[in-house]
Amino acid sequence: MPIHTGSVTAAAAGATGFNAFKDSGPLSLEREKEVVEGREREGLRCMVRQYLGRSTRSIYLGLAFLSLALHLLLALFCLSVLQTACFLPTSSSSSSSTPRTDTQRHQSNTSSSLAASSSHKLPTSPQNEEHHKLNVVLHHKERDSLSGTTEREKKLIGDGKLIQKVNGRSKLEALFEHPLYNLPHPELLQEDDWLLRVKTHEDARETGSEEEEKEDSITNDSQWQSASQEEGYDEVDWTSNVETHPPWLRFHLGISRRELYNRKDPNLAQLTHYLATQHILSAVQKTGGTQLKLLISFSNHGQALLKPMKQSRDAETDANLFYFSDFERHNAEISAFHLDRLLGFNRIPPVVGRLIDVTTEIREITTDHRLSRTFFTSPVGNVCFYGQCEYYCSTENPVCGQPHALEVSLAAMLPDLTLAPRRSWRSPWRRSYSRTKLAQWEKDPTYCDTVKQTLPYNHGTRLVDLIDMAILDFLMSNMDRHHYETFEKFGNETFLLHLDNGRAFGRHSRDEPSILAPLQQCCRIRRSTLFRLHLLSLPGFRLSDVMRESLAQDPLAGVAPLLSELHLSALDRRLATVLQVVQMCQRHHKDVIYNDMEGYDKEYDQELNLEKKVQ
Ligand SMILES: Nc1ncnc2c1ncn2[C@@H]1O[C@H](COP(=O)(O)OP(=O)(O)OP(=O)(O)O)[C@@H](O)[C@H]1O
Ligand SMILES: [Mn+2]
Repeated sequence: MPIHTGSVTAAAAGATGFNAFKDSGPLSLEREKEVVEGREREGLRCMVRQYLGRSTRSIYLGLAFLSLALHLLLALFCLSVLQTACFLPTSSSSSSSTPRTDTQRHQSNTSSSLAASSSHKLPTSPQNEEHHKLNVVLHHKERDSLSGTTEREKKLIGDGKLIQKVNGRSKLEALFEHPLYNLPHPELLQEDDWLLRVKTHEDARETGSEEEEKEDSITNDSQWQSASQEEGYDEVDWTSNVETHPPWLRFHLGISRRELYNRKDPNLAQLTHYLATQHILSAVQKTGGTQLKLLISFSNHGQALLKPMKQSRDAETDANLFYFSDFERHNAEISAFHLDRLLGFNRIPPVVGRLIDVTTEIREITTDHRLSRTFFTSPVGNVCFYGQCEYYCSTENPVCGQPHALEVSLAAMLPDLTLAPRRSWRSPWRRSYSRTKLAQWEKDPTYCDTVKQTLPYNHGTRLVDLIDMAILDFLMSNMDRHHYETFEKFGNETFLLHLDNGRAFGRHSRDEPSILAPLQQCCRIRRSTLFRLHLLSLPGFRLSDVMRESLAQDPLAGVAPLLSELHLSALDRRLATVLQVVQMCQRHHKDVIYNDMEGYDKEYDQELNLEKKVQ
């Protein structure tokens, strides 16, 4: 700042001085007029001196104002940065260092609900390169200074709107403190309840080299290997001690049969911070799927799936477009993660927004020639690229920086398929993906009866899991759920991964009732899901309010709200529709509620005051 003030001062003084002397102009040389002219000159000099005196004073005054303004700006800027509930919880979770017998992996009570996705927010600013650079620098500097963010600062969100607090708690805090979000669960004691584990020394001695090879592949991410050499990557010195693990590894080690992450795990905040700030080492196109996406690698071997911003946040999908022609939205990926978490599902990998520099963080570092070939500068000077993919990868559909800054979503990558294979399941309610054909479920009102008798939907929680997913998709209007995945290791007794949410939140003015078909046709719902939906419909926890608050924690919320108010209120409207459908079901069917709350204590009833509503 002093440098700027200094240079501004010099420039201002120079410009004023130049004008003053120019005003004094050359005088005539005629002798007779010399005296007069001499007097005039004298007068002029006096005027110049006076003028200079005055102008010097005004320069000083101006400078004082300028410096005052700059300080004010700086203060405002700092305040806007400090608004985020941004802190890095201490890395010491109560996790056991031998996660195999780990029943306390996630039992940290140090993190508040806000910690779960808190990250650094960018100040409200045009997306230009200077701001971006500034932000990147800030990301690193804030790290320590913001670790003790105060309550007051936590209240401030987005565009300076205050989050309402009741009894000192925000709605989001109150929601996550509610018993429904802290239900007792049976402990996960079995080894096969956890996706991965760290091998202890004893294991290493007992087992043969085959398993060692497998372990080694943690660092040798073969499926996503880029053409680049391993240059720039940190040496791996992780041990069985969790303290030595980078956040992405802790995320992988925390995946259980029940959920993808534990909302209370302090590592979640570290992971989102990591994704939002870590230096990008490589960027290559990720194959598979239909739209352009990049695989990002970080120096400590972490990876993320990048989806770029392709359209403005408020653009409503053209009503004449089929859902399968819709572009993906980076903000939909981010918002879906938040919504899933608010519903208590925890089935979407953490996603965070980030403002990246297309030139230095993609173009200049990529070793993917198919990608680098597609870079160009647009007529208005923005750096654009389009990559190679099945659809929309053409000059007519470019991804463009402004001129270099680009908003993207970064999703934490799941463990490599060689370590943790996944099964992809075709959704029974999959759409036909044809302009003319209807899917079976659209023609047959008794379709669910068949599904209910078919494996794996005839057993365990699979059907109600699918209905949970339909509710999530209806709320965010995602028609693109053709498949879902599960981790092979957990067999059929596990949660469903809700991957690929890029086509959600396309239209706020319309709801798509057909997305709710699984609920409508099967008339079955988890008790815990229904209770939470009721809770989210109450004014004290209103879904749109907690969603607004949750999204405000994302770094990109500083640029603009991730979802417009219209999208937020659509969530409330759709939530009411879901509850109406359940009510209809209860009127006409028995056995609507799947009781997944065996350990549910009746003493919650009064507090929730929901039992009457849902019975
Ligand atoms: N966070 C993640 N970690 C690991 N793999 C992922 C992750 N997200 C998605 N994938 C995998 O990458 C594949 C493609 O991703 P995604 O579905 O988001 O792309 P897409 O182009 O939108 O696909 P589609 O066109 O089929 O809708 C997914 O099917 C999934 O298997
Ligand atoms: Mn997709």
